[in-house]
Amino acid sequence: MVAQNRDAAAPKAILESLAGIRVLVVEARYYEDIADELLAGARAAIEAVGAEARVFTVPGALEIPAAMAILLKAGERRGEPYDAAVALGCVIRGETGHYDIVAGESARALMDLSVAERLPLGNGILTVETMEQALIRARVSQMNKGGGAAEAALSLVAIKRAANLEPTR
Ligand SMILES: Nc1c(NC[C@H](O)[C@H](O)[C@H](O)CO)[nH]c(=O)[nH]c1=O
Ligand SMILES: CC(=O)[C@@H](O)COP(=O)(O)O
Repeated sequence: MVAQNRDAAAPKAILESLAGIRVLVVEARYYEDIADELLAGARAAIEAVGAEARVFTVPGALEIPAAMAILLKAGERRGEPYDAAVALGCVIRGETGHYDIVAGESARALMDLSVAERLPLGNGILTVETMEQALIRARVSQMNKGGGAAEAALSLVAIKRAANLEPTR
């Protein structure tokens, strides 16, 4: 397996400056065991910098973008806007073309939401061929993709702050 550059995340000092930020986590629990690992990894990464995770669950990956948009707006209206968001899920190819819809449309919608709203977003939706591939990528003790998605979102918060687009708290 090709080595992956995990150093792309923001330096530890910057991540540690993110204490107290609010992170919206929307998880699809289509595969419970996978979801457990992804969420554990994401929670650990968020709490490691002293940030707060607020977790919401939807049936499948296709529901994540709409749920995220709804919850982001609700947070704004409550006067408790989210600083970042993380999507967690697992899409495993079956017998039909539905995989392409679920995998492609959820990713596309999340990218559109992130860019349009300048939303620091990490996409931890696995798109794989087999359960074995999913387990290796989900497990915190192995590839920890949930943690990676959360770290990506946190790194974007740091960039947004450095760009002075977000008042430092
Ligand atoms: N096959 C997978 C799905 N399919 C369900 C869709 O995400 C959606 O809930 C349904 O089409 C109703 O709108 N979802 C996953 O998260 N993972 C899959 O492998
Ligand atoms: C990703 C999916 O929607 C897929 O798991 C559904 O399986 P199938 O294509 O066999 O209906």
